[in-house]
Amino acid sequence: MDEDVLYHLNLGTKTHNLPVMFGDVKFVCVGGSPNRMKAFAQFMHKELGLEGDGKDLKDICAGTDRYSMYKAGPVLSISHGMGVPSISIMLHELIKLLHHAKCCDVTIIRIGTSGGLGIDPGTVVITDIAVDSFFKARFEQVILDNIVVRSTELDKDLVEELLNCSKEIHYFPTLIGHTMCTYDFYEGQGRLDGALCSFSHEKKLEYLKRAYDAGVRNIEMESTVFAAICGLCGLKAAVVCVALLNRLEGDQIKAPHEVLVEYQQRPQHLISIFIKKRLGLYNQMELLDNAFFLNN
Ligand SMILES: O=P(O)(O)O[C@H]1O[C@H](CO)[C@@H](O)[C@H]1O
Ligand SMILES: O=c1cc[nH]c(=O)[nH]1
Repeated sequence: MDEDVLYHLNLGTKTHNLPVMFGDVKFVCVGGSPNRMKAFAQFMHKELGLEGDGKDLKDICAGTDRYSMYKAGPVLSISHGMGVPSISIMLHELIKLLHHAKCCDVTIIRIGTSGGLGIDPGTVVITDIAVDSFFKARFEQVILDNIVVRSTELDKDLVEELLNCSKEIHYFPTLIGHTMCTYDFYEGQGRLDGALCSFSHEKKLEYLKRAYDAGVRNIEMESTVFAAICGLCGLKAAVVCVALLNRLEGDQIKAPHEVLVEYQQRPQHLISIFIKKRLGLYNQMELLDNAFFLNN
């Protein structure tokens, strides 16, 4: 194309110098909420010791209210909204942006929240396989009038690298498990607290227990399409989500706001260690900091 308009990001090849703006990006972190992704960019700004006050980071997509995007050195932090269609649109435009900017060796990580399955609230799950509601490692996309099935395999080495990083953190548990991606938060995740309740409590628990037996440890709403698109485009991708509750114990998210805010920071803490290790910036001081967390 002579020109590529990245409509939902309010960026384009003729209106912006994408190689100058984004050419140094090595890590892309995505998550549902604009505020979370702003906070993550500010946190990374501080962690990477970048110049100036990270507090005044500007939303690069300010011209649109569809998505928010912030940059802290080689880290790009973008919100994707809720659900498969929303993240899918963002990923198409983000991946074209990375291409136009001539970025190379980019790792992309979804840092999200989820409903845990048989695990304590606050546990962080690193996804080994993203599965659909039938516990299958596939993403089905309707293209023209065909159902196209795509693989949802994630990078195995990245999963191990992230698990190793989690060993530096002692104030919350991290584990590897399958992540189930659904098209709905309520009935689609076997909840009985939505406006529609079309099944019994027994049926719900039977389904969730089958999911647990199939290896599912958390449930969210983007991982399969994220894994499929990133895999097909050759991007190394990972999904790291904190569990806000144990779905075997209930449907409502009742933890106080401050607790939920702290839970959301857990994947961010883990990914900051990963990024700093990759950049050769993780040192003995960090180990002392983590020991301080542990003892206080
Ligand atoms: O915390 P985020 O990244 O938004 O992800 C999870 O939270 C949303 C539902 O509350 C869904 O988008 C689900 O995938
Ligand atoms: O239960 C939950 C919690 C967060 N996000 C989800 O998709 N489900």
